Amino acid sequence: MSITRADIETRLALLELPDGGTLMSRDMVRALTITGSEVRFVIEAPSPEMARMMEPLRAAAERAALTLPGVSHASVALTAHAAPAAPSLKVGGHPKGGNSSIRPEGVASILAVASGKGGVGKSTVASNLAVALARKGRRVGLLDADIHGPSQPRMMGVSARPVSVDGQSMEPLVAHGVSMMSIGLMLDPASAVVWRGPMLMGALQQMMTQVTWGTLDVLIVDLPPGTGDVQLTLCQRARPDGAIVVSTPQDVALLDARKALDMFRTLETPVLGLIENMSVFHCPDCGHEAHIFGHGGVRDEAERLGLPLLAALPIDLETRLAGDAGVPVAGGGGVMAKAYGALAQRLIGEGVA
Ligand SMILES: Nc1ncnc2c1ncn2[C@@H]1O[C@H](COP(=O)(O)OP(=O)(O)OP(=O)(O)O)[C@@H](O)[C@H]1O
Repeated sequence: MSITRADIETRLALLELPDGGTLMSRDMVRALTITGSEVRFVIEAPSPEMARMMEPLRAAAERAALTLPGVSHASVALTAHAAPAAPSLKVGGHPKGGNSSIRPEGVASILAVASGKGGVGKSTVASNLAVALARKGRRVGLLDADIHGPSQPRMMGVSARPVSVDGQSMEPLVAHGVSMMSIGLMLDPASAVVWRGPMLMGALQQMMTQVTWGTLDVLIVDLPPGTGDVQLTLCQRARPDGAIVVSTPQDVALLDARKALDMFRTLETPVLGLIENMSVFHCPDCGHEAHIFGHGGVRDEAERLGLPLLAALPIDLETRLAGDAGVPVAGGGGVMAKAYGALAQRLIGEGVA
């Protein structure tokens, strides 16, 4: 039985907002698509504060779509309009306060997602882990600290410029149940960031201390690749509760991952484990397994160091497409969503998320 837009809208017209009206009467439903038995749409809240309160409504909208005959999968994302024009904070000043803490007060746990080398999937893991944790009911923040190559705005499907209502603090944007902030939202995406170390550290400090993160169970920090000033500042001044190192099984990536692990050891940040990304490619036509970036290298390294291998994630077209589309694969219903769900559950079980 084919599903129609009208069927879905009828169900959504029954869902009431905390401050009156329904999702339909308040005109909040965007980008409704029906592909076979799969339904996807976005709820656009009028402000980040409203979006934070609307997570139960988002879940209810997903359930409402699923009750329609013929719907096998429903994915509903929550985004927010930024509040209307107020001056944005200037970013990129020098850090202040010597070595004082930059850990936001209401944040219970900070997890750093790191890699030695660029392009191994660190940002993909960070966004999907954040979404998977939010799906499990955790209050999650995602800070894109990859200042030279911020990719979270694209991966989380957010492009609004964050604003400051009081000229002192910035509101995070909310997408897929996650509060997020990225330097990429504050700078011209086409211009290169040509900053020396102190400005990078200043930008990190601002994103930690001048964003109204509120009360969070976990703040995931997507670090730049390598072992530079941003990593040093985060570890020394925010004292992360744990670091996760992402690598491909390829020798060059592993070599750099070892440097990242060594850095965390030196800075006394506990390493929770390693993630092998792009570990295998399953050919969709013939089922053949190809180890494009080598085989088992991260597993062996984890064993050698006595660290857990937290996940081995395959090369997966849906992961790449979903990342490019701004709708992380962890929000869906496929095998990768299950894999990220299991990773999230494990971290919750360990009391770090
Ligand atoms: N398991 C995967 N399967 C397929 N594509 C993937 C996978 N993981 C990541 N990718 C894709 O690889 C590219 C690089 O990923 P990503 O940006 O997450 O890497 P990164 O380590 O954060 O890189 P950088 O540090 O340079 O920002 C992206 O296009 C992403 O969609």
